Amino acid sequence: MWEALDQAKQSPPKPSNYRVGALLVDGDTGEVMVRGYTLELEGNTHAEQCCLMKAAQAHDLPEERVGEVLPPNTVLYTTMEPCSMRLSGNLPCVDRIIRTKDANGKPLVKKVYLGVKEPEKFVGENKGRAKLEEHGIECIHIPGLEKEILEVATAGHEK
Ligand SMILES: Nc1nc(=O)c(N)c(NC[C@H](O)[C@H](O)[C@H](O)COP(=O)(O)O)[nH]1
Ligand SMILES: [Zn+2]
Repeated sequence: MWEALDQAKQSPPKPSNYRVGALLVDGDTGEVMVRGYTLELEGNTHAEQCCLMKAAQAHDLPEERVGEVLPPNTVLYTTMEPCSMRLSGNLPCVDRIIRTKDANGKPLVKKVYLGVKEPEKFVGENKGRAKLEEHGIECIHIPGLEKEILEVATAGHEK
């Protein structure tokens, strides 16, 4: 989770979102395959979205087909739980994760390790984890970095 936090620190502070870092990791080897952070790619992009887009772009594929080129036991580390609703109206990361299938037609991402739940500042309670679990994607909270993660995430917010 430290490495995901390092990614979040690269995100430009903004009052209307959180600075989040994410990694796509090979669940069998532990190798970090893709790193990403909020607003890394142009447009109003989220960290998890950037990971999926970067991996897809590296293989000239659209984001939703990235499961064709990543190992079936792919896991996601994200400092903040994936969004299930976005004020901008963009496709939430929970939906992006669920729609990305592996070669066997199952969701590519098998586990989501998250550092903190999303605070209820922008969209009320984030119900994304239940939706991920419904699709067989296990969500696991990794405790211990909550303070640092939230400090980084809200750095662009008015004090
Ligand atoms: N997990 C996660 N990764 C991110 O990279 C990010 N920025 C958020 N932030 C969640 C927050 O709810 C939304 O940022 C606001 O709802 C505004 O929505 P936009 O980001 O403008 O689409 N959450
Ligand atoms: Zn998101």
